[in-house]
Amino acid sequence: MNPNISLASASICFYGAGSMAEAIVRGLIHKGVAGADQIAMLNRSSQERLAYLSQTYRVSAANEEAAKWQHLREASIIVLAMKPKDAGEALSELGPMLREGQMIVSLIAGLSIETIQALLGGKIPVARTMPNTSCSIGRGATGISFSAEMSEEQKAQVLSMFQAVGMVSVIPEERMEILTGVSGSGPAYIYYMMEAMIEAGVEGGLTPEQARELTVQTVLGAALMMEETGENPAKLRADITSPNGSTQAALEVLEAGGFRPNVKAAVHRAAERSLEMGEAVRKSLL
Ligand SMILES: NC(=O)C1=CN([C@@H]2O[C@H](COP(=O)(O)OP(=O)(O)OC[C@H]3O[C@@H](n4cnc5c(N)ncnc54)[C@H](OP(=O)(O)O)[C@@H]3O)[C@@H](O)[C@H]2O)C=CC1
Ligand SMILES: O=C(O)[C@@H]1CCC=N1
Repeated sequence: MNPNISLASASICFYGAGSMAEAIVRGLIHKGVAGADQIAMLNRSSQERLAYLSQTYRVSAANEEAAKWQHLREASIIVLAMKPKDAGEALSELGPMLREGQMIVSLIAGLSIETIQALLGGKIPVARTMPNTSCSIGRGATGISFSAEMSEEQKAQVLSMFQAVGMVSVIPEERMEILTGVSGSGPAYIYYMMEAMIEAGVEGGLTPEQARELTVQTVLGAALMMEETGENPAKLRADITSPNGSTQAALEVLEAGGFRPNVKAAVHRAAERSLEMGEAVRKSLL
């Protein structure tokens, strides 16, 4: 299916207008997959934020009650883009307003399809997704699980939406937490490492601009090497590591500091935290 066709008739309402909603909207508009006239964005309180979004992307943006409910009722796709802690209240309010034919796309970390449907008060079609902020430049990585109620056309629309802003992996819902640890939170680990590389470069006498530019190109080049060669990262690492050379010396420092087990523990902890956040919302239902 041509992704550009299947979203043409959709109206998309982002319920929550923070950084992740903006990343997806920027990507959709930049790629021409959805027009600004198809998109509405809602938040809870920040008028300044809405003014910025409507000026920057020409989308409809609102938080007053009447406009908010009108956007939510008219949308064929409602994207849940608030923090997990705000989901309970927002979804309980939304449930009674839903009409036949609408679908829910959740970006919310940890919140299961079952909990979303329980909060909405019915077996509404739900796509649970976990994107990342690189969607804003069309280089996102998104995991998606569909509820049994989703029609083939609805699934195709959700796939179009996220394929427009990067790569997509459809996975069983029980893998969503570990995917969150790898690719949802993942960009933050890479940025953290880049911060450290830039700092070290500057400490060694590079200008901040030089350190930044060299670090960016190094990370970009390494990612593209993996993508384009299809090689195992261990092989690519070995190619750089001359016996008793500078890379070996550096890797020994990383190993002594527990780099690999620490990165693995970080991914697993993100997955565990995601489950905890979902559980906290589920418990609020009881
Ligand atoms: N940031 C990321 O990298 C990723 C985030 N996610 C998920 O995306 C979701 C949003 O995260 P993020 O964009 O970072 O969060 P932000 O804090 O940037 O944005 C949250 C938005 O939700 C709005 N909001 C909260 N409660 C309500 C409500 N009752 N009605 C309407 N709007 C409401 C806020 O409005 P106001 O500011 O006015 O209160 C704000 O616009 C989270 O659930 C997160 O788990 C998923 C993948 C990656
Ligand atoms: O930190 C969070 O909870 C969200 C989910 C993945 C990225 N950000």
